[in-house]
This record gives sequence, C-alpha cells and structure tokens, in this order.
Amino acid sequence: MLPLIMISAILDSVQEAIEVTDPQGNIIYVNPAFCRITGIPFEVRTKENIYNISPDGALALALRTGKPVSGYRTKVGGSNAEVISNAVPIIVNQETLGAVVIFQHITDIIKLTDELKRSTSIIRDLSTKFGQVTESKYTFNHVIGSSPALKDCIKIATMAAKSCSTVLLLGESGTGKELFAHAIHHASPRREKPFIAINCAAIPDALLESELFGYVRGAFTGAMKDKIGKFELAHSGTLFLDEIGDMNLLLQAKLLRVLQEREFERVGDTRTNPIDVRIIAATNRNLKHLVREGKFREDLYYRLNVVEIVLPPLRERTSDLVELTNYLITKLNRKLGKKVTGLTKESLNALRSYNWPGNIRELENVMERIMVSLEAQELTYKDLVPHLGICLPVQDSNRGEIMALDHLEKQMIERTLKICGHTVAGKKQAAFLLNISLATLYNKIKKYHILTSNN
Ligand SMILES: Nc1ncnc2c1ncn2[C@@H]1O[C@H](COP(=O)(O)OP(=O)(O)OP(=O)(O)O)[C@@H](O)[C@H]1O
Repeated sequence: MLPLIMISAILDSVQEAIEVTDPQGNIIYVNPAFCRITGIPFEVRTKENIYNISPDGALALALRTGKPVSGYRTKVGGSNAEVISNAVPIIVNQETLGAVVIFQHITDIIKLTDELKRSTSIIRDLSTKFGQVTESKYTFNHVIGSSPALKDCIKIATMAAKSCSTVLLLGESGTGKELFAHAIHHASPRREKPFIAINCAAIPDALLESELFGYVRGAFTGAMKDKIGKFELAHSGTLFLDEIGDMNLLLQAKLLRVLQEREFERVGDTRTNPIDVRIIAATNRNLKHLVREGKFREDLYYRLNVVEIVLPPLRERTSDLVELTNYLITKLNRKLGKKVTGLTKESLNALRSYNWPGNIRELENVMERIMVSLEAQELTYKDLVPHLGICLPVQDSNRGEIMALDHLEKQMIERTLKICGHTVAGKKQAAFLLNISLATLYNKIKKYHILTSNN
C-alpha cells in the first residue's frame, strides 16, 4: 500500500481535477487542479452536497447508479467551467464508500486536439517529403567500360562532381545519362543530401510547373493543401531534370529565372523562397537544333551547358561489349538463378556489328530476354539472331521472302515490342527504334490489332 502522504501528494500534483464524495453525496475532497479549473476554493466546495449542486453531473450519476460514467461533457455545478469527466463509484467489499470524478477543462482538451492535429499534419508532410526524397543509387563504380570515349566522360564527370556547377548530359537514349547523374551526385560534396529526379517529358505540361515548384492551398481547383515541389525537396542537394529538351517554352523561362535568381515561388504564392540546388540536366534531343528552331531558349541552354558531357552511343564503343556483357551475365545469373558463363566468339562479333539504337538499355533487354530461357552455359549466335532481327536486314533479305508491306510493318512492330517490352517505357523505346512517334506507334498497334497488355 502507498503511504497516505504519497497518495495525497499524487492527488495534489496531477493536472486533472479530482472530486470525491461520501455515500450520501457530501463532497469530502477536491484537489488543487479542481480549484484551478473551476475557480471554487476547497473550503467552499467541501461544504456542498453533489446531489444539490450538480444532481445531473457525472459524479452524482455514478453515485446514484453504482455504475461508471465516462466521456461526460458537462458544466461543473456552481461554476462556468465546461469539462469532460469520467466518474466511478468507490466500492470496497461490495460496499459503496462514495464516488470519484476526474475531469479536464474542455479548452485543455481542445488545445491538445489542436496540437495533435498540427503534429499529425507536420508528420504527414514530412512523410510525403521522405517518400519523395531519394538517394543516388549509383556511383562511378557502376559505370562499366574502359573505352577512351567513356573514360573521357567519367573524367569530366568526376571533376564536375567536386564543384557545384550545372552539368548537361547529352547522348542517345539508353547511353547512361541517368546513371551518370546519380554517380555525379554521389561523388559530390552533396552526397548526403537529397537527390531528386524529375522526367520533364513524362509529366503533362499543365502539371509540370507545380511538380517543380509546388503550390499553396487554393492555388487552383483541387489544391486542397500545400504541396512541396521538387526544387524544395532537392534543397541543399541535387535536382536531376531528365528530358529537359521536352520542357515547354513558358516553363523554360520560369526555370531560367530560378537558376539566375536562386529563388522561386510556389504556384499561387507571392512569397519568394531562396533555394540552393545543384542542377544536372539531360536530354537525348539535339538542344542546339531546338535552339535554332526556336523550341529551346538559347539563354537557358547556355545556363545549363556549364559542363557538357556527351555520352557516346554503344556502337561507337564496341570495345566495351566484353566488359558490359560479363557484367550483365553476372547480374542476370544472380537475378534469374542461372549459371551462364559467357558468350561464344561468334555471338560477340554479332553484338559488335549491331548498331544498338537503344544502347545499353537495349543490350540489357536483349541479354535478359535470352537468358530467361537459356539452358546452355554459353550464349551463342543462334540465341542472338531473333533478338537482333532489326539490325540484320541482310539476313532478312537473303531469305528471299516477299510479303505485303503492311504485313512486314506489323511484324516489325511486333518484334520490336517483343524486345523492348509492352510497358509505356518499352513502347517509347520501340517508337524510338522504329523512328516513329509514340502516337504513331499506338495508331499502328490499333490498326494491326497487335496484342499488347497495355493497349
Ligand atoms: N556504362 C554503363 N555501365 C553499366 N550500365 C549502364 C551503363 N550505361 C547505362 N547503363 C544502364 O543502361 C540503362 C539505361 O541507362 P540510363 O537510364 O542511365 O540511360 P539514359 O541515357 O538516361 O536513357 P534515356 O535517355 O532513355 O532516359 C540503365 O539500366 C543503366 O544502369
């Protein structure tokens, strides 16, 4: 049992009000919190009877019914204090010795609820922020190849990484621009800070601005709460603007202002926020041509083009194929549970003579497609041919088959989709390989009734 002096000290120190009656309803004790909340002194209250002063209150109810009462919202009899109370009868050895009520001032509860709401909203914001913040996944160790052209790129990129300069990565699709962006961030003094990537071509124009700069509540219909943009998320870290060549002119102007002023406004906000972000931009489009055609701002081009790195296409560094295929075989053996040891000389020659329009991404796809069903330990020329069909026109024409052009077109699309996959990214790559727009590819898929899971 706790000594009486301790029990008294506990009752005196709690923040909640406590009031106790005897079996007849005479108030025999109130603690200091009760006097603070209600403004009624101890001496006054302990002269009262609960049935007189507050006959419908929680305490009287618990005493009368012999049952606990909880969450009872009421005004304390004899005061204006609005409270939420819990009361219980005090029963010892089946005898009712009285009742006790504990309550808190409603404004305290409202204050707590408000604080809880505020904290929940902060936690929600932080968790969205954390959900979007990524670390760089790759380092220069992940960049495979030792051809002079690639080595030059690694050298410039490593030097650029040490500074905060803006880097423009150019090169065909699949040449490793994103890989380099990760590696540069990882080798930079900002490596512990966020690495945020955004694909400017994958987001509709109307949404891109708010994705980049965020917005405030009420900025437009549907903006129910503030949203943090990629620039803010990347603060003190690196922002990777992929496919920058696809950004519209209006946004290009806004981006230029941010890069010049080092500050931005959320959509719908008048407040300006300073920003410290290192920019790495990339595109597979010819920015100089776009500038000449008036589709890309010249001033933005020069602002981005502080350090320019042009990644070589795979067909121009075929000496890297041995390293790359070995690396991919090891990776895919692990992924697919295979024990492939390598490629035959003949197949390696076939890879060398292919022109790899989809570059390393295409090589990865081809290798994976072959290895999924490969039973032998070595990958042979025969395994490669169906996958490199697009680049072996000589063999195709040698077959001497004559077919209707549209039939040929259908076959070619089916083959390309087989290589690139039926996902949106796969279709994009297929369109690129076939040198048609994505919209044209979709039209042809429809026209020829080509079965694709994402039609
Ligand atoms: N030198 C390399 N060594 C190893 N893997 C590479 C190399 N270059 C590219 N890759 C791999 O090839 C794939 C495509 O690379 P990445 O996405 O970086 O290309 P990209 O130039 O950004 O393409 P896109 O322009 O289509 O966005 C990735 O899986 C990447 O890891």
